[in-house]
Amino acid sequence: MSIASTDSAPSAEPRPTGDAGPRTAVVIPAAGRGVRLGPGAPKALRELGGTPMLIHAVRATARARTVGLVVVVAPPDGAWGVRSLLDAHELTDVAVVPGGDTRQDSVRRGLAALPDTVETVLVHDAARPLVPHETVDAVVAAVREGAPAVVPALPVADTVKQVEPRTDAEPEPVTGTPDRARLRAVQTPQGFDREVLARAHARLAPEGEGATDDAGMVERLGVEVVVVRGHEEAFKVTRPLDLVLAEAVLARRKANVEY
Ligand SMILES: Nc1ccn([C@@H]2O[C@H](COP(=O)(O)OP(=O)(O)OP(=O)(O)O)[C@@H](O)[C@H]2O)c(=O)n1
Ligand SMILES: C[C@](O)(CO)[C@H](O)COP(=O)(O)O
Repeated sequence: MSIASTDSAPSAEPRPTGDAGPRTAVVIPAAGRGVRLGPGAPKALRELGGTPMLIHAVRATARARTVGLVVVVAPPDGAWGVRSLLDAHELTDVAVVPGGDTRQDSVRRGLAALPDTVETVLVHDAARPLVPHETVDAVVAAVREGAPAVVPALPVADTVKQVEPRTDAEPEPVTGTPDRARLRAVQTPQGFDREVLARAHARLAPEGEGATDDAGMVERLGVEVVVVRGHEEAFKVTRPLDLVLAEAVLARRKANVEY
């Protein structure tokens, strides 16, 4: 795959593609509006350090030595624009398909576009533009070692309360305090044996509505999901403050500043 430029050093090993076709593919759902980020272009096209978030996300995953194919799921009415954007950033090998109304629908459309050679599928949010390639490779390695479904995640820093949700401004009654030591905040890329993920999306198309991640759909099949350590820089840009943090992380990377 062609990668125009990098924010960190690419892995040294050669990319494992050949005449047989790619074994590992990344589906990047990028069709969301980004309502929580506020008015503006679709979130994946908003800029970070002068470059659209989607381009960061594609480069971050394509840079991982294990990845042979990237498929971007574009806003339904914006596939041509995304194609042009990728070409302009010399990412001509990246495939583009139009997305759907929900994240789940968008991922399903990306899966349908994969060639038969693909055995391992990663699903990575365009909204997590700064994931380090080491995290991507760690997820792929865990799948190739035999785990059917792998999620990167971090321990939860805050104490979490379960509540009786209220839609008005009234205080919400607390119904419990889960043991924090058993909680993990889940990130992407999530990695899967292709057959398992395809089965989850095929079987759970109607009743899977409401699933906020792909691993959650696989759990509903009764298939085991395991967690590997995620990375602080793989956070999701969801609200305006996340964009401020992402700009700061990018600036530190460019200046080679450690935390
Ligand atoms: N119909 C949708 C909805 C979401 N996504 C993608 O799923 C990822 C995670 O979603 P999120 O960050 O919640 O994005 P949005 O749905 O855009 O955010 P919001 O809920 O604030 O509108 C994003 O890369 C987003 O583009 C998608 O491909 N198709
Ligand atoms: C897939 C995900 O990024 C894992 O944390 C998350 O569940 C997406 O949820 P959101 O509702 O789109 O924020």
